Amino acid sequence: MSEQITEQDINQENHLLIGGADATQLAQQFGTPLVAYDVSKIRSQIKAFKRVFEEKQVPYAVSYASKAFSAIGMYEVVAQEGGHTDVVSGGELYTALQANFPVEDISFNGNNKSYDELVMAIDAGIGAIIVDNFHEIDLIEQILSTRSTSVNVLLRITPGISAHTHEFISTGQEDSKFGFDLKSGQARVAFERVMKNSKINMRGVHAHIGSQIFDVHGFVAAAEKLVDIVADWRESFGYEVEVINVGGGFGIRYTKDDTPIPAESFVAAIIDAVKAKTEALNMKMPEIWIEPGRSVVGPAGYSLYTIGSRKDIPGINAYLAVDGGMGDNIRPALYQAEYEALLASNVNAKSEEVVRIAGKYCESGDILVWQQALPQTKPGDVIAILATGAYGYAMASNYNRNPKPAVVFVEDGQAKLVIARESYDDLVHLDRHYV
Ligand SMILES: Cc1ncc(COP(=O)(O)O)c(C=O)c1O
Ligand SMILES: N[C@@H](CCCC[NH3+])C(=O)O
Repeated sequence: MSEQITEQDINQENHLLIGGADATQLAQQFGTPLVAYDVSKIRSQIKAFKRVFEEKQVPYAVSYASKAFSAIGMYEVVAQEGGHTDVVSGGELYTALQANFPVEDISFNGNNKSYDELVMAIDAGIGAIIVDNFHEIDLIEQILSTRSTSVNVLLRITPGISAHTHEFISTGQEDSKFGFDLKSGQARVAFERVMKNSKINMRGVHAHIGSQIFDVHGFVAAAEKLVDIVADWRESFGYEVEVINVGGGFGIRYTKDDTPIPAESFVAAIIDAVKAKTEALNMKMPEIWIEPGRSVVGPAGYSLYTIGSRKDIPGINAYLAVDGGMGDNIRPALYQAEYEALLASNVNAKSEEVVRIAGKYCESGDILVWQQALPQTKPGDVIAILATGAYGYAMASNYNRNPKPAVVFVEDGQAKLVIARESYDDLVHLDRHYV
């Protein structure tokens, strides 16, 4: 049995429970592929982050990075828990606003925000824009010049720290497309420009060093670097920083080979580092903002699939094909990401064979799990892949014109649809006849 599963996750019939509901019944009721979230896990992770700040008596924002999973229902849960949220597109912002998410608790990241996206954010009264580059400053100034409003900003800095993670999801090293470069002095130039504009309220600095990081040192180094930068600006310009935002990136467990520390422990180390450094420099303790995405929704999400065909290549491999794949979870194909799967109807059964769990897409690389020990299965059985809640549905596509799955939130045994399954009609909805 997967170490991610405890006795509480299994019912008397030996079926997997998700949020207290029988996974096989969820599959029956809502169909597969299905993404099911145990909402209590989402809530308790946000609470755990908040608790660290409160125990250490540091002003904070736990700003859920909604790129990991954006949906109206998700923003509602985050708001209920007193979290803030970060968006990276007009679409995410629109969804958050549709959820009535408090706009002053929304921040906006991204390396190429369009004029229209910035107008939307500014006119909605966004909490903060995390400014990435000089072009963006031009656009913000242009927009504000025709308005009487002002806007809060943080400057995103590339701290020159390369976190130990997959190359495509590491963002803090010098050669990154994100943020103002430190070494060449870009960050300081950006700061001076922003300070000159009375409608731009320079609240602080931001860095995000990457994702799925297990080592706390990169975060501590980045946090200390941010304090050094603002200490320098205080020295030169008398600037007092209000916010230090250290981004997200706290690693989670996907398989037994992953042994992360609890996500909130990263935060404790970051707070201690900022406290020590600001005290040493005789600075006021700023607010600390974090932007966790994966750690909030990853472990809470399960992908349920129905097994269909099987291909045995004697002496080489057995492929079990399921009714989803890279269209609802591109991470294995994109990052060689690994997951664990289990048979939802017999969680504790003894493993009898090692199989590859293949998707249904027309790509040889569409393999969801490369090696999984499972009991004997048959067509119609339901497989659950664990910890798929982050960047799974969020990165879903309609490749091969497969409809996107449904998403349900489950809590206290009750399941509620938060994103309906796409229909074939939805798929052709935007098509126009040519002939
Ligand atoms: C700016 C920013 N903040 C937060 C996150 C969330 O990261 P994670 O999901 O790894 O916590 C990301 C994505 O890596 C990001 O780019
Ligand atoms: N999509 C990536 C993480 C991207 C992080 C975005 N800043 C993943 O699945 O791991």
